[in-house]
Amino acid sequence: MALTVAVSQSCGMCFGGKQLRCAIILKAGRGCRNVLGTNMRFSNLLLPKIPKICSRSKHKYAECMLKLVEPYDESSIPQPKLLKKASVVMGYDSLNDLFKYGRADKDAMDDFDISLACKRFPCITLGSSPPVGLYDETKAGGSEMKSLLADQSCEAVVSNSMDAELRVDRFGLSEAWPSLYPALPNESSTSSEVGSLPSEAPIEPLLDKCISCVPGLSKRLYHQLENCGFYTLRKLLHHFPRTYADLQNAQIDLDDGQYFIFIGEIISSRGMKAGCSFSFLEVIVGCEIADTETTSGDEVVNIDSGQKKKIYLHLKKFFRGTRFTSIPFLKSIEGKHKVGEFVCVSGKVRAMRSNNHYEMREYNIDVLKDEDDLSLRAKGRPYPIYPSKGGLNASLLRDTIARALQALPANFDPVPKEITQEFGLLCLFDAYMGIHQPKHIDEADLARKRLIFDEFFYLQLGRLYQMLEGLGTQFEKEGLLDKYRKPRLNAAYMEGWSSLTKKLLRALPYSLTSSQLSAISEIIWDLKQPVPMNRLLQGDVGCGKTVVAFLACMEVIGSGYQAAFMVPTELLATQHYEHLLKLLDNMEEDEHKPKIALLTGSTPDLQTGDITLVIGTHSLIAEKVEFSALRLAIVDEQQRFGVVQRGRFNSMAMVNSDGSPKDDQHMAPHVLAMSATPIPRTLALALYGDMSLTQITDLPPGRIPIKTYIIEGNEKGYENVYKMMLDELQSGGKVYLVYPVIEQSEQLPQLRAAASDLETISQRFQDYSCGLLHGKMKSDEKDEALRRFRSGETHILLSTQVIEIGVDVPDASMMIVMNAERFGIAQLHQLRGRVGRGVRKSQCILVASSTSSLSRLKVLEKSSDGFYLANMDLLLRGPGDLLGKKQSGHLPEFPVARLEIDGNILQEAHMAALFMISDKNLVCYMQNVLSKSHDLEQFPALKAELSMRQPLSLFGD
Ligand SMILES: Nc1ncnc2c1ncn2[C@@H]1O[C@H](COP(=O)(O)OP(=O)(O)OP(=O)(O)O)[C@@H](O)[C@H]1O
Repeated sequence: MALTVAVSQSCGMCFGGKQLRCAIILKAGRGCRNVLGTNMRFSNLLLPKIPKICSRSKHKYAECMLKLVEPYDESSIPQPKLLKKASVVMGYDSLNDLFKYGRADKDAMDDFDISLACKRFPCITLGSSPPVGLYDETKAGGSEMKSLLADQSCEAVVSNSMDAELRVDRFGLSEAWPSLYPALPNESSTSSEVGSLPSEAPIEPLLDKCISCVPGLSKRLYHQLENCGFYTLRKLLHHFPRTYADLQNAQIDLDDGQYFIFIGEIISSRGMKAGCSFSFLEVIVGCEIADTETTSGDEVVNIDSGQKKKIYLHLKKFFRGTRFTSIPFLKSIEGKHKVGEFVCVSGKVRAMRSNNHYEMREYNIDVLKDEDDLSLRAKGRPYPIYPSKGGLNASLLRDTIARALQALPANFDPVPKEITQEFGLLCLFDAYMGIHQPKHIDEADLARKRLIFDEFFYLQLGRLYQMLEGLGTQFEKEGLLDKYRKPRLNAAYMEGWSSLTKKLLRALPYSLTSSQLSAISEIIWDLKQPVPMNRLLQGDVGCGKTVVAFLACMEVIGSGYQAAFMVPTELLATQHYEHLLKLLDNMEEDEHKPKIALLTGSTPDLQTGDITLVIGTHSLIAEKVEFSALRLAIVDEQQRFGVVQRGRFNSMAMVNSDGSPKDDQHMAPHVLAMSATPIPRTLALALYGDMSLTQITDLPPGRIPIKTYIIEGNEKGYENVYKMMLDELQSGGKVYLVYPVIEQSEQLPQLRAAASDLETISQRFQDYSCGLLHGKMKSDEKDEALRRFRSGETHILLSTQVIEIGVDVPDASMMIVMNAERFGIAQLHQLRGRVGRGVRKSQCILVASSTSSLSRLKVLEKSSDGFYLANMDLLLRGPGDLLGKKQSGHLPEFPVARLEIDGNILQEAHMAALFMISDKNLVCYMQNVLSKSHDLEQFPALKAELSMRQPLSLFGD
């Protein structure tokens, strides 16, 4: 919203200006005489006058203000609200600032320094454009103040200005991301009549208009709303009903405090003064309802045939403030309701003292026009119940929102019609009407769907947009969009693979499963594109993602580039390193084998290009690590790294160490993120909407399902567990014992601890050797512990959850998790995935400390499908919780949507977002319009809406 700051170029003092000046001088003088004497009444009286005066006259408001404070020293400047506001309008932080710098500024410049205002309001641009006028001189009459200033108060000007400042570039993104940010509207686009909106959606997001455009808003209410954070139409319209009262048709008993709906006739309407600053409106509506006293309780009451009785509803609205007690005001409010009109009234009833009289203070009243209307309305219309906010009660909010709805033009919708039609969505106007004033509960439901769609749609669109913005050239952008245009590749396509990739494939001791094969095909196809890949490889525990990633590395190495493999723990880095070394050993021909390195304490020299693959932890993205030709970065366990860390790879290799850009050969590396946690697709989309998704959906053949037992950890339970453990060891198996903590603590004595249990377990299983593995051990100790377990030197490994991710000991066949209730479902599934990775039949025993926690764990007994379990976890715990505290920071907040249940809408929104940026054959129209327009130029309203909605969540952390 462009702000038009009040700086007129002419300096005529007219009646209004003089009046104002005198008043301020008087006020300021008083302030000098009596520092404490801030005459609020006077100030309050004066405050609203300013804009009116300003609108009538063309005086140099700002300059005058400066002159006014000149006679006072800094210490003696009175601080009434008015002067403070005035100084803010002038671009100073406070009155003291105005006083201090204002004079200096004035000395330097003859006129009021508009640049100060510009500093304050960055949306004002100076240059060759004509000076920005606070008063719109182009308007009819030439003296009417433009847009916001025409609002009722000076405070509105200030708050709007601040608001505009905040909104225009809240996040300083317009520079970083110019094409997403629409050019600021020019003066003509901002002018709108107060209290009404243009019928066509302007470029400026309509929803971000100041609430001053809501018709009939009193000044007091305006301030109240602002204080509660309702600065814009959007804020107001997005204050959604908490629920809808199931409006019972009032043909039954009227119980106090219940919500009812009635049809009746207005009998009287009176505005009454009840004190010097207190008045109220009372509308009495007479209705006929079934007389339950004359009908038996079990009978279905039919009002048309049965006994009726007349009841009287007293609808009351209260007004506080002297101006609400004036006769004209009272006449005007009572005139709004005409005696004899048929109305539909809904709201909460309370019995009054006299029989058959009920009071309603929270109500909706609609005039019924004809018979049809009458019968329609009588059918239980849902009654929205709003949450109150910051002292504003629900009925006041309902009322204000209803008025805000009037300010919306009926054709208003930034999302193109083709999209809404394609996905069967209401238009935005109908959605707001439907959510706030549904005629039927289905309408509210449809409205909810549309609003959820928008939440997801803008998120997805923003993320895709960000991805496009990250690409430098048009060529790269086209390349990326091409990916969406081209049909999926045939999984069997292999001719194009490098010979190194094929050699590793042959060296594998097994053949790839079909989904591993299609995953690697998809990835390799991406790797050959001139655009950096940004792909998420997702698959259940042990499905064989690592080998897919190794093959992808071979592909870039085979083409003469380097690859980096980033994993969350050193333990895993070592494991991958050793695993790959072994596979390379198996590879035919010795020459041209890639040289791989493990990035531990010391950094290997990657500049020479000698080392072609480096495996390490997040130290890989440390500043000092320099690659000569990094082409692919694998980020294993994507969730463990933040978006920023992943993004580090995106920005790598674009520039040399001296900051100069590298040549075209050195585009940003492809990024392949892997997630072993089978995040439900919904979550994956919400989190990684900017990434292409590849899923491995099958497990390597020959895997025997892991048998899971849930056992209560009492004495008998443990005896059983130890017995099962002994059986397993005797039959040649290896056992993981997983503990929630390393050492026993006094605070949580009920928790079994790995280190503390080592002795007990060693005692109990004397014929078998035990090992210990936990996060506090040194790196080489951890590697050694795991090596001994893998080689079979130890049979029992007591460990904490360090083994949760990626640890691969194929012949480990039993896992026992102590205090299993301390772990989440998804986490337990991950842990369980450490067994059953080979051909041996495996078991997992979850020992729960209490009976109450048994039922939650039962779900693991029933299913071993990671995606199902992740969905269950999502439902049980909610998305933020599922991802852990740190990760949930990446999750955007959705006011209406619930990721757990609205996944299908998210998928649609994702599709729709793709349509918007790349031409899809689904919608011909889109093909024509959008193929050339992935910067959404054709959709200014959509683009503007996107810029207002999404900046924060786009950047994840
Ligand atoms: N196609 C296959 N056939 C048989 N075994 C396979 C196949 N692919 C992978 N494996 C083996 O399955 C085990 C698990 O594979 P890998 O470690 O790659 O899985 P992952 O998906 O990365 O597991 P995690 O999610 O636990 O990190 C490994 O021992 C690997 O050698």
